[in-house]
Amino acid sequence: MTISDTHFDAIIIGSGTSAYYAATGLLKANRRIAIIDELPFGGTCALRGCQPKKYLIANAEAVANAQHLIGKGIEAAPRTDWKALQALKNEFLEGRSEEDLKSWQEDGVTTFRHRATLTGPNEVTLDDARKLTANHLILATGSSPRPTDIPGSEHIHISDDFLSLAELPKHITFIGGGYISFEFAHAAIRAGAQVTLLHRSTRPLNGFDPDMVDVVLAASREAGIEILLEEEPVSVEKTGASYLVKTTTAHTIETDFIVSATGRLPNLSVLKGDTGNVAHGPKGIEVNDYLQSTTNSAVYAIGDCASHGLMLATVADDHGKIAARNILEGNTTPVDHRVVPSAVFTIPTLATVGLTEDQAKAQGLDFRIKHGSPTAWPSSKRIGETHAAFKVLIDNKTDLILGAHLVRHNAAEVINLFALAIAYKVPAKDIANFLWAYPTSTSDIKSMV
Ligand SMILES: Cc1cc2nc3c(=O)[nH]c(=O)nc-3n(C[C@H](O)[C@H](O)[C@H](O)COP(=O)(O)OP(=O)(O)OC[C@H]3O[C@@H](n4cnc5c(N)ncnc54)[C@H](O)[C@@H]3O)c2cc1C
Ligand SMILES: NC(=O)c1ccc[n+]([C@@H]2O[C@H](COP(=O)([O-])OP(=O)(O)OC[C@H]3O[C@@H](n4cnc5c(N)ncnc54)[C@H](O)[C@@H]3O)[C@@H](O)[C@H]2O)c1
Repeated sequence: MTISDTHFDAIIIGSGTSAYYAATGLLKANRRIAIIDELPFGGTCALRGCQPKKYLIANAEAVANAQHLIGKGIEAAPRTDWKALQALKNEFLEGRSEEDLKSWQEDGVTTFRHRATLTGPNEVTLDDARKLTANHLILATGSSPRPTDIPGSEHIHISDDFLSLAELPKHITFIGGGYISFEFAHAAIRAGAQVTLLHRSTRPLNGFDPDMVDVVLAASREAGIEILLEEEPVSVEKTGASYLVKTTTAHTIETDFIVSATGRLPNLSVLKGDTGNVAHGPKGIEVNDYLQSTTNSAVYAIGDCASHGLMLATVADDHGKIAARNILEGNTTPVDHRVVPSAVFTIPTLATVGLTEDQAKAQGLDFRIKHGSPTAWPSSKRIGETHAAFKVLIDNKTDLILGAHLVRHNAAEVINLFALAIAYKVPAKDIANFLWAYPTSTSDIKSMV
């Protein structure tokens, strides 16, 4: 290798969704870049997160939609063929990473399939000892599941393992009451497994509106998911082909597969040895509002590994775009994540954007709440939806939407309209008077404001 082979305008470590947007921005400005990943190219969202998960959720929704109409025009619900479902999902994944890699290479990116470590302010060392340098280093190293440290934790799996299960276990236990446990629990129960979910406090799905969470809990329990609150596992023991999970209240759960989803921690293996002068803490790489390291101006950190924003694919994408722009233009664009819609793909879906009721109260805002259950609306009745709710916060002075919280079919789609209304300041009266195509889930929002 010559010096010109080992020096770049920018090196991106990680090839996930944040890296994709950063690289795309830099390539448009003809920058010479390298992307390094120790795993197959593509990252979590495409290969081990959002996309493969949605295959399982789509199947669960098809089954649940039919189940909800049994006796109301449907005679028998379909059953999941887990193997065929996995085959469909794997068909999507097959060759995806190789295609990504090829496409980067065709765009002139130099790619390395290696673990990288920062060994100087502008220097990266690969695990085969090659050294690379760049004017800018973009750390896009994502996150990893929080490890479980209890006796028998070697029997506990992570989300990747659930997504690639060749056979569906008879009974599955999920540890943690967040996004992953709830989504997977809904997918598993509809596919025919028995499911227990353990959550350590009284209220799971932290950060979501408590009234909406109550509806999700009722719907989850009605679907057959056993939800144990104020329960944590203290040990796991193998017994024949199954496992015994003992909990804090001396409960014993006999189960066939255990998944821990107790949050994800920033993946900081790239900073091993701490020789790159990059400050970091438990929330990730410390960055300013421009996503630049607070201690090394050559370094930007984006996506799940940065201590700025939620661990969501959309946030990671935006980080990638912003970092590229700030590298090209010199810190012109701060992160602005006041409006980030998000959804938990349970059945029904839980979705949220903007302020919660508690946050609006804490800010002393003068607002009204439109709150209700749409289960008697035709749009719910015709699909047999018995668990649904909405809560919309509207500023009394400006008539603008402050926050919207939904549990309903299509809530993940509808929340995006509320997000657009918040971001572009569309008053509630304009939403109510708009000619939404009818009858649709979105035309229902007239009745929610
Ligand atoms: C099961 C699951 C479901 C999800 N569903 C959703 C969803 O529906 N919607 C949503 O918005 N978000 C979802 N998320 C979150 C979303 O996937 C992440 O926020 C997003 O993928 C983060 O992207 P990233 O670019 O920061 O990191 P990643 O995509 O994780 O990429 C990081 C890459 O860096 C590489 N790397 C790390 N360290 C090194 C090193 N030292 N050397 C070389 N390479 C290294 C890794 O191998 C990895 O490929 C989900 C996550 C999970 C786990
Ligand atoms: N639909 C989506 O957008 C989506 C889907 C899946 C994952 N994600 C992203 O991935 C992240 C990780 O998902 P997750 O479900 O693992 O995390 P989470 O943060 O959503 O939930 C973690 C849960 O584990 C509990 N917990 C934390 N530490 C614990 C401990 N030591 N013992 C027992 N319980 C503990 C928490 O109280 C919480 O209920 C999410 O925060 C989210 O950012 C997003």
